[in-house]
Amino acid sequence: MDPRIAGLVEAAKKGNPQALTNLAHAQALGVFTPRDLNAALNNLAAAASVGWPDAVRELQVLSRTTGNWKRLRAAVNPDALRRAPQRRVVLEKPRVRVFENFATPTECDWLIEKCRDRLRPAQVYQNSATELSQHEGRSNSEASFEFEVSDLVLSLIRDRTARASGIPVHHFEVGMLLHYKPRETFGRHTDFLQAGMHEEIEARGQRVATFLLYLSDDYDGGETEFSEVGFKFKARKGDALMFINVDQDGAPDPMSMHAGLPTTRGEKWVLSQWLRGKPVNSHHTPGIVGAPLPPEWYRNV
Ligand SMILES: O=C(O)CCC(=O)C(=O)O
Ligand SMILES: [Fe+2]
Repeated sequence: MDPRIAGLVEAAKKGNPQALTNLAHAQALGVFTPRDLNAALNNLAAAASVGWPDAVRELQVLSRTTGNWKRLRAAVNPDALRRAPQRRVVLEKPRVRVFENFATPTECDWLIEKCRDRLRPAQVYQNSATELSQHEGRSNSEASFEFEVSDLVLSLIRDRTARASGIPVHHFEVGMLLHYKPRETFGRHTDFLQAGMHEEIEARGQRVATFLLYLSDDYDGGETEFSEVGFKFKARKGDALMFINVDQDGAPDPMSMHAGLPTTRGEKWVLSQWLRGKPVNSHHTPGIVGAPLPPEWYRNV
């Protein structure tokens, strides 16, 4: 066993509900332990059985119902939670796809609540994969879904995103919660990594696709705009948008240039997920190795 979770496992065995909940999150995400959703659900239910409020609420979101912990645990249907709605092709140049009702409003609210305390001014990669800096074109805030704020709900939404995109979860960067107050914006940009970052691209793959899950819709303006073609997308809460940052041969696609336009009223919240062409191991899953995406993915996505 990985020594970094040995203490957690000990405390969970003694029935400590906080430890059971944390262990459930580690098992759901595969952090320092192999992924095991069933074990995760049982540990979460064990924490809920002694009335641990966070575990009860998480189980309510997963089960999409109410009742006592036994009823909640029985109602969780991982297969259904992994299922993605039908993909709708809205544009071919650049390649943009929509998934309506990808997440429930309750899931959206849950994700915002989990991560909102961590918001800070948004940053971008400038010259290298590690050097972050603020960027004049960006005025919104962001927070990353590090392990401490990740849970079964996020884990299953990542599985659903994998189904929708055809990209395995271990190719996902850490998800970002984006927040726009009125007049805030994410200026025109591309998401693919620049040629100067070839070592990063070689090691962990290009950012081949971007998957945006819109967590709110009570705002005006704030569309996602594909500036090269003047296409604007305004989502309903729970809708997802996927766009492909590369062409059919995997080369950066300049047509994928886009922006989060300024909001004029209300608050815009988004879960932004960058998907790589190779495994990134963003959640430290032990022993994750994997193949790059096959050439068919680039042609058929
Ligand atoms: O918020 C938006 O509409 C755009 C977000 C975006 O461009 C990104 O997360 O890369
Ligand atoms: Fe972007």
